[in-house]
Order: sequence, then structure tokens, then C-alpha cells
Amino acid sequence: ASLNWRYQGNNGPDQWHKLYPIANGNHQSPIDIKTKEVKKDPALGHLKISWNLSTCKEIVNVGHSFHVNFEDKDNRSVVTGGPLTGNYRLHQFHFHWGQADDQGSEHTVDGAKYASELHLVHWNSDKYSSFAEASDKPDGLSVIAVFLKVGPPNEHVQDIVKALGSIKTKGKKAPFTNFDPSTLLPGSLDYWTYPGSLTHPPLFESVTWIIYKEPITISSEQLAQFRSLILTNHRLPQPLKGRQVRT
Ligand SMILES: Cc1cc(C)cc(S(N)(=O)=O)c1
Ligand SMILES: [Zn+2]
Repeated sequence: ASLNWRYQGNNGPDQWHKLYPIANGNHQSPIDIKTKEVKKDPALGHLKISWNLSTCKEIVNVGHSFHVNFEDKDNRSVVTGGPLTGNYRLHQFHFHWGQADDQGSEHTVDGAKYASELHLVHWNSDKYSSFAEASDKPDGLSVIAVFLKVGPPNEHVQDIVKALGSIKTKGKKAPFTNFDPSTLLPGSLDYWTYPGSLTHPPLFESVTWIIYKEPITISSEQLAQFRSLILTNHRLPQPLKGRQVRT
């Protein structure tokens, strides 16, 4: 599909509102997380993640990024608990990065940018029958985000980097099976959560964001491999508009 939006140049993020007016909405993502304004919510429990590596299916070059897609026809890979009501089924994961190592994450923490950000996208399979149906509902989606800081090479990211060689052009896809996304989670499971949106068009305000506080690492060379597909694909933080970030 020829995209009518870009991350750079004429149809860049500042122009997205012309075709997608929700870009100027009240629940847009990403945001800057101001840690002093975060509210402790004792009612928030731990996230319960049960991803089954048998559901990992393929890796696809979608032009502005690459996606690792999961089979989501049953509840083999789900997350529940924390801020969520019911089961959310794992649909795909992808990363965001920048043109240099000093930027690239979408969310920021007290103004600090990480080099990259992993998004594990889930949809509410208790209430809806597909990702597409759930994608524009206020309780439709949940995205688990993990920050990546520059450091030693990440052996699990390396499995993904190796697969990029077979999807060099937009629209190409390759089998990518038996990858366990829980290998991309940090040691500490402390998280922030807030109501937000998809971070590129159609920008639906349908996402319960769950952002782990502790980053994992990625090396400069691995980031350079991401950039060999697309130079940059991160949106800058959007106004909080009175929303509360909880932990
Ligand atoms: C448009 C869009 C689709 C999907 C599945 C995920 C996102 S994000 N970057 O908010 O996780 C955006
Ligand atoms: Zn994303």
C-alpha cells in the first residue's frame, strides 16, 4: 500500500493532522514521562504475560519499519493483569529507532531519549474478534513498550537482525518461527501505564500503554542494521492533555 505519510520530509509528523485530524487529539502517543508527576496506584498488580513461541510466524518489511507477526487465532499468547481487564492477544512486535544513537525512542523519560523502543502489540480478544476490529476501540489495544539503550550486542535482537537480510525491500516477508519475545523483557517488571494512541497513522486513541522502566541493550552495529531498512521511524512526544501516568 503506498503510504500517504512519512517520518521525514513533506508528509512528515507535523503534516499528519491534515489527513488524520486525530493527530491533534487529547490522547496521543508517545509522551514524555515526567517521573515526578507519575501517580503510584496500589490497585495496579503485576502484568501476567504468557507468550507461546509456537505463535511466532514471520518477519515483514512494511516500508516504514519491519514487523514480527504472530498467529493470533487463539489465546496461546496473551497478556492480562496490571491495568488490563481481561485477555489481550499478542499480534505483532516492532521497533522504533532514529538516525543516530542519541535518539530513536518514542516515549522519553524526563526528556531523556533512548536509542530505540520495542512495541509488543496486543488486542482485546475478550471483547473483539480481530486486531482490525479492536484497533479503533478505547479498550481495544495494549502495547507493551521496552526501551533499548546502546551497549553490548543483544543476542536475542541479533536473531532478528540476521533475518533482516531476507526482507531488504518493502513488502518482502520471510518465515520467522519459534522466537520467544520474553527474551526481550528487562529483569525488573516495574512499569508505567497511561491511555494513549497508535504512534503513526491512523493514530487511533485505542491503546493502553504499558512501558517497562528498565531498558535492555542493543549495540550500535545492530542499530545500524535497522537503519539499513529505514533511516528513522520515531514520532516525537505529544501533549499530555491532563492524562495521568500511573505506576
Ligand atoms: C499504526 C500502528 C499499528 C500498530 C499495530 C502499532 C502501532 S504502535 N507504534 O503505536 O505500536 C501503530
Ligand atoms: Zn510502535
